Amino acid sequence: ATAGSATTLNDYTVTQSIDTLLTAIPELNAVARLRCSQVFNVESHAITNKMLLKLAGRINKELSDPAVDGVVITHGTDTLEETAYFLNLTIKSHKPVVMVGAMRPSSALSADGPLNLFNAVLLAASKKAHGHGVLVLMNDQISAARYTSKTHSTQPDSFRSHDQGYLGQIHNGKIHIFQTPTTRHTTQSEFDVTGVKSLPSVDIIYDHQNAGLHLYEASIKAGVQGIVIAATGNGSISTSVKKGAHLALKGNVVCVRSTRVGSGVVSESKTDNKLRLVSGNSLNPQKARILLMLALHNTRDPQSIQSYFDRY
Ligand SMILES: NC(=O)C[C@H](N)C(=O)O
Repeated sequence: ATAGSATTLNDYTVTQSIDTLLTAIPELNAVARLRCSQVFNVESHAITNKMLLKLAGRINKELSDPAVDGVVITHGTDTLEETAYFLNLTIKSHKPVVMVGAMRPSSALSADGPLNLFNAVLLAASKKAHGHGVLVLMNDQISAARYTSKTHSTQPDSFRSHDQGYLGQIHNGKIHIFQTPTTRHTTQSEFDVTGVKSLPSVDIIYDHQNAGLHLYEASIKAGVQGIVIAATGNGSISTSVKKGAHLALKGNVVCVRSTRVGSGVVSESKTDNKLRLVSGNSLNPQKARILLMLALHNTRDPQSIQSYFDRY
């Protein structure tokens, strides 16, 4: 993306094709033989379920080619964690898939995109990146798709995994891996989207003081199959959550209790059974939505869905 001047860090537009990005970094040629294609060229808030399905299908196809060692996806940072987690659950290969973005426009002073992209290609070309699930490379840090989130609106170190930490680092072209994720992904995942054309509709409803029932009513009326509740604190079952969950239960809509606080595990609660609520583990609401869509594609049973949330 480019903005009006070198000191303008917002109000940018998506202007550059992937070819332009790559030719701006000739150093990449020493790292890998690159074959590139522009699957979409949009801001990341414009990514739809259909696009996710298309992207997963395309990556699975590329990785099944023995000539391909790994894939790099350039993506806007705003919803990068959602795409990364979706791919983490639906890619069927040990080969690296590395997602990368930039917090600053390419026209900015100290633009972070070029080094991020260089490092992402380095990582995708490396055997060290095999078998860790989908990776996110930002600001020299290697993160697991399951754990990392955008945590700052503007700064280059925005992507963090508060509780689980980074998987590794790249410095001066050297890759250091410290740990590997323990949740299921890629080749061990039970989710298969081959030939799938659409995903169940899932909304996120944010809880807050004085919250009403109308958003639940509207969602259920619109025909959603699942609702992720961005609840307060440790996924508290407030009056609005309780009423919303009752309404959802009557409409055969599965509700997941996640938290709006940004980190931490949501504990299972005694009330969950009565309301058939699923606790969202350590997934933030936007990632819980991704898992709930895939889970609902396989089953409508809250207990089975809870077991997915425990393992993925
Ligand atoms: N800097 C960015 O990557 C944000 C951009 N608006 C996006 O598409 O997500």
